[in-house]
Amino acid sequence: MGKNNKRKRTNALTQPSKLPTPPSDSPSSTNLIDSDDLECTVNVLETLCEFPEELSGKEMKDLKRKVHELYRVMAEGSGLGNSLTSKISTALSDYRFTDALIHLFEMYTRNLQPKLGALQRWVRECDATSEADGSPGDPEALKCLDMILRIANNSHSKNVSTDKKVFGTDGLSLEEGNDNVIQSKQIWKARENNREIAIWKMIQEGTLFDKPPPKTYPGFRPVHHVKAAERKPPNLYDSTVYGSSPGAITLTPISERPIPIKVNVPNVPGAFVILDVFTPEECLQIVKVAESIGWEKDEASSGSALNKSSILAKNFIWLADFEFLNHFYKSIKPFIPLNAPIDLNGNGGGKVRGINSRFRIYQYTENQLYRPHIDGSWPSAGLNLKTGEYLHDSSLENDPLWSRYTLLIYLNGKEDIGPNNSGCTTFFLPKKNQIGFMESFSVNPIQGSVLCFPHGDTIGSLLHEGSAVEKGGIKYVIRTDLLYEAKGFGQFKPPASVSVKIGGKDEEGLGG
Ligand SMILES: O=C(O)CCC(=O)C(=O)O
Ligand SMILES: [Fe+2]
Repeated sequence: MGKNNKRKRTNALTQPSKLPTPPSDSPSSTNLIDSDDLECTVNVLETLCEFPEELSGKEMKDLKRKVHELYRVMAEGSGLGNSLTSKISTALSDYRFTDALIHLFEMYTRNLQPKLGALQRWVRECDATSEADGSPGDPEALKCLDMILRIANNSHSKNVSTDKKVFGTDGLSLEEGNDNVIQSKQIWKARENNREIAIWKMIQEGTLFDKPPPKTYPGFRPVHHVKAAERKPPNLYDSTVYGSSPGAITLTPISERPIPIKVNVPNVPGAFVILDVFTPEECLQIVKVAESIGWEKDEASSGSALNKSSILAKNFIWLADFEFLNHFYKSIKPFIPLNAPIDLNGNGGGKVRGINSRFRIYQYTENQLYRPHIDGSWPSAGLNLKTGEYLHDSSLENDPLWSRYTLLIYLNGKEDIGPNNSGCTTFFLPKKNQIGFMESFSVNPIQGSVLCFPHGDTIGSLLHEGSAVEKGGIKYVIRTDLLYEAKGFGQFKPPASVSVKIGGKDEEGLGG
């Protein structure tokens, strides 16, 4: 992907002296373009205007680049499409990473702050996922990611040297140092020798359920269903939310559970792990629920992310009951930030109020991953107490709640998931004092532990991926969020730009 700067120009007609003219019945007015070719081109362009989703494939990238050049020639002097944000967006979605990097650098040096939605979209467009064998993603895309991160954190990464390896005398160079955009990799585990239940072994041996597996699961019922085409953005698969009743998951008695402890993730500001929030027995029950009711696939039916390289995990959406949430909140409360971080406009600070009851349980098998992204904020999902209707945002109008931290609950551990980087949650941070280079920090899943880190429209939101699960492994993880009071500061309605094109992973939220 994205080797545009190395592409050889083989076509002799790269410098036409005249621009193409619209088709006409008379022979072409130039000697360069045959009227049949022109008609055919116009037909293709018309079809693409009518069905823009056809543009999403990688096979379209040459066409998109050329159309962009044509647009630039035509727009010259007209002032069209010249906002820096839109230039970056189009360059990234056309895989023109060199162009994107130049515009990103301009944004960085001018200290301009894009909206969270733009940042999230750009990160997605880079799609710089590492390969299943652990090798890093496309180096040009990674350099763009590095610059996006520096823009996001502009306030504390200004004093950098303009390393000659990256910035040649005549501007940005992507030619040197390409292989090592990610310069170092830390793979970290909060604790060794954990007591864990190997769920994968039970599945393979057929001992997960007393046969046959239950068709429904006691204490769980569907509370909301959305047809594939009605999802936002439209998906290839339907989505169902299952609600639980108190007691649906049997909690281990207090006297038998270890006391949770907090460990900061080294080198990743704001990220920490809380160990022993759930016992292996509780994790096993949750996996059994999802395995017996069944997973849903997740793939956007259109949009630029459609044909990108990630293979997404399957998911099960669970609206957790208050008993389970109470236990969860009580266990983590001593360790979590009691106030929201400050957002990019200097607002923030609302009090922590609880955990989003909408849990997304993911099952990743071989090669499946969640490509690098920045998590977005979510509202507080729930049920209307009178009607039982599912509410995407159940908070009161005069007491809005929005999430500011991600919570990832690991339901199984490395014995199931595989060694090294397999199935880790990996953070990417710009390397201090060296533009164009990043460092990666991988967190190893530990069964029953919770990884917490800042997200959304705040300084300190972290770029991360769910790294690929290696051959023969399986990973189960829950994603939910910490909710904070949002009244009187920041935006607490989703900006339109963020509620679209989430790359198949989300719906109706702020992305990620
Ligand atoms: O699976 C993981 O480790 C990461 C998942 C994630 O980033 C998310 O759900 O937002
Ligand atoms: Fe995430």
